[in-house]
Amino acid sequence: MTGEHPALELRGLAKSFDGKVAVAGVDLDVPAGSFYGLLGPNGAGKTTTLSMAVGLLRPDAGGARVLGQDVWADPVTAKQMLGVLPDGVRLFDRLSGGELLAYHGLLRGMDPAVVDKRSAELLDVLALADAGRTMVVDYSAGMKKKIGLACALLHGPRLLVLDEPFEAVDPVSAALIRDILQRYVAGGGTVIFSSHVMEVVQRLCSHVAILAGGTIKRVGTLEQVRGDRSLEDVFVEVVGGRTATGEELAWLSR
Ligand SMILES: Nc1ncnc2c1ncn2[C@@H]1O[C@H](COP(=O)(O)OP(=O)(O)OP(=O)(O)O)[C@@H](O)[C@H]1O
Repeated sequence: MTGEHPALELRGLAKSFDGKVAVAGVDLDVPAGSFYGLLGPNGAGKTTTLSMAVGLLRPDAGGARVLGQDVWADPVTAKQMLGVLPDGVRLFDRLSGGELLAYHGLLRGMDPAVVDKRSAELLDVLALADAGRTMVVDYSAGMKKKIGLACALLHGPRLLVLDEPFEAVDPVSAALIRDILQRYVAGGGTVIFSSHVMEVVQRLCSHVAILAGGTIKRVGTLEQVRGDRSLEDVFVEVVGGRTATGEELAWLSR
């Protein structure tokens, strides 16, 4: 049914807040089996785009399909195939990690025995088992990312959409998350994630899109986008930016 479709198709997605354009018509095809990096400076529209892509934020115009299923017309079917790590990881945080996973699994109608087994495995692999009865509200920022990722993985989705999964995560946990995601893609899954970390995107991704000012500026395979340069050089060229002249903040020098 879904074999011939991209894992994620965005068409003409647009959103303004109080008359200010955040996303100005984004078209993007994320091929099934790809590891897709979404880059962009602060305020580029990455979170807004990903939120619209997964049905968390209603677009002003345009639409999104997950493996051919319309996210807004048929949200139940689309969301069954989708695992999401939202921005800021808004979680029901007065629960322990295990309780939060159980809650997510039961909301998705999963068999409680399967939820228990997978939860224990995820908590163990993500080094959260030691947190025991600690409530998620008392987790560190990195632990919250990891429990958010566990919630996204629990039902075995076909597509993972992750907003800055490596933000606030220590190097050991980052390596762990990289391994998990690489195994997930090798096993036939698709990942799209936003990031500011060029090195991670360059190391992991088969495809890259650079978003700035609410529009896609560069898109393609990693090789197509970077050519014979580093991704960082391409990013800085595309996004532009202010170069320090040395005159400013003179009052900081002693
Ligand atoms: N709920 C909101 N209300 C008003 N403005 C918003 C809202 N959400 C986003 N914006 C604005 O939309 C623009 C895009 O924001 P968005 O969070 O999508 O960018 P981003 O690329 O994810 O940035 P960052 O890398 O800093 O997380 C920004 O100008 C932001 O101020």
